[in-house]
Amino acid sequence: MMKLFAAAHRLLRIFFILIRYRLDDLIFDLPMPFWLRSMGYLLPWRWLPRHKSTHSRGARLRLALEGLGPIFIKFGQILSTRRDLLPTDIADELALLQDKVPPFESERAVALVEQQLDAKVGDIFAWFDTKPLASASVAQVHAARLHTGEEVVVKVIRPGLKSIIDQDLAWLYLLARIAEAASSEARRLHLVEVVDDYAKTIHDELDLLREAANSSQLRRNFEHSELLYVPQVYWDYCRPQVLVMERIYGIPVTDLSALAAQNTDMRLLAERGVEIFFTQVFRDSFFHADMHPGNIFVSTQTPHAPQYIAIDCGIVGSLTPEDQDYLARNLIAFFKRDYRKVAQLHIDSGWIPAETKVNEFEAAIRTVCEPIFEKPLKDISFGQLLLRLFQVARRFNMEVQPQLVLLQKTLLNIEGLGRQLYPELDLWRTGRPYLERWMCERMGPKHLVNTLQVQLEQVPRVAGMARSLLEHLARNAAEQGRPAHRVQPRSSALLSWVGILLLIGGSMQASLYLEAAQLFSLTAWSSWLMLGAGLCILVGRR
Ligand SMILES: Nc1ncnc2c1ncn2[C@@H]1O[C@H](COP(=O)(O)OP(=O)(O)OP(=O)(O)O)[C@@H](O)[C@H]1O
Repeated sequence: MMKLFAAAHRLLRIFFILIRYRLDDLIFDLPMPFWLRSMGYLLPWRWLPRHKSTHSRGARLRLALEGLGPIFIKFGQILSTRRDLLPTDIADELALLQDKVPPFESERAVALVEQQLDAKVGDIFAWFDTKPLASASVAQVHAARLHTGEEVVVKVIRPGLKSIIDQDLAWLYLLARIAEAASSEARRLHLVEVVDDYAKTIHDELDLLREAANSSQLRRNFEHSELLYVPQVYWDYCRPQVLVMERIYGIPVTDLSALAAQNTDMRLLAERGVEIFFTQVFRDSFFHADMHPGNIFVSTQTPHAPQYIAIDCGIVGSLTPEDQDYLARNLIAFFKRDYRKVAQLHIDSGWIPAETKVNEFEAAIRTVCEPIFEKPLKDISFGQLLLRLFQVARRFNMEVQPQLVLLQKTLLNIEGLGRQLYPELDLWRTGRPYLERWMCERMGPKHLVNTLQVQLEQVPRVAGMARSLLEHLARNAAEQGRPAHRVQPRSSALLSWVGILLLIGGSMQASLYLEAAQLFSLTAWSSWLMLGAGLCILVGRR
């Protein structure tokens, strides 16, 4: 009964806020069937004289989401990063959403810590600051000190958040479904899919063990690195709703005057940001995907300063080797303005349906990308380029690739941040060596051996299949009274399978190499590689 009452109360609130900010006008402005639009005139308040709102449609949407509370605010923040779906004026306005949430009482934080760790706060910590260090929509952070002397922070999930999220998500789904049923524009925006994405993200953020594990992994990936420091997680004190980690002291990356006061080399700092991104994406295939400025600090006191410090690893992205491969090839094809290749890669990778007309897709990509390439290379935004590509690909029914959306969003963040620190930052020149190195590794002898090893591991399976096929053919031949000697001997079949596998491996290496070689200047080292790839094909063919 209470639940029903709460749900009805929430529905009324949503309804009033929608009306207050004239979102009904916005909804009925969407393309929709005539009969549905006529229903709008059945709503009594739409007959009343209403003065025109002074706010733009984006501002009204932002104000409404702010009025609906933290879960809707966070949804708006996530929506603002989906520039592949939203009109720019709305995305810009949603990016201004701030989740300034009042802190919850420290007694509740202490009670939750004690319940989760099954011990008194005084027994766990030598000191626990009851005044929160920071408070956001999902969690609150308190400073503390362990009995062993380490300074830590304790992140605690807002009590009772799960049920609020579930209820708000249910309303969000309902609103998205209604919008999709009513309007083709809403269907084009894939609203239900966006809510799905959000539901996953917000549920992930509720599990602090997940965040702790991501932090540990990122810390390990950058151990002894002069580029990035990730605070240590104290696993003994981590639970699903409590995370204890090393306290860091750094300058917020947006505090340009504090960075300047420390004589920070801004160019180096900006370039290191790009280097971290490429290293995470191509070397580790594990990237921090919530790189908003509030989560990035700079240490100017270490011997290798400036060094980045990253916190809040709740959202991370990861690419499969195939995605890495297609991404690298796409970037290379892009910078060669080989739009045909970009289109073909999208189809080969399965990102867009196989029946897509390559010519049409190619023409659409050319139309949006040519103006971008009018600019000097240093002014081109990688993030914008990917974004434009996704927008086009969407029109050609590209399936949402959450890992690529995360990547594109992170790239935009990194670029924005880098250019804020050092406006002359040339992303392509800075990022190219990492892409080049990765390509070389992919084509290097070690990778070739690995590829062949993987392919050779398949030989017994393939040989087994070949054997069953031969036996089947022999049986058939015997049944039909034909002589069995027409069937190939077993060993020769096996050899031809190995040959085919080698050929495929060799050609794959060579084609990837040739793409890279056309883009990057040919060095002596890479010429040897090319020769190797050629030999590989020859060996394969024999
Ligand atoms: N290890 C740390 N050392 C020092 N301060 C920290 C640390 N971790 C978090 N903080 C402080 O707490 C704030 C909030 O932390 P965090 O970003 O992890 O929380 P959140 O609830 O996920 O916030 P949001 O979702 O808005 O990013 C940070 O901006 C920072 O000021």
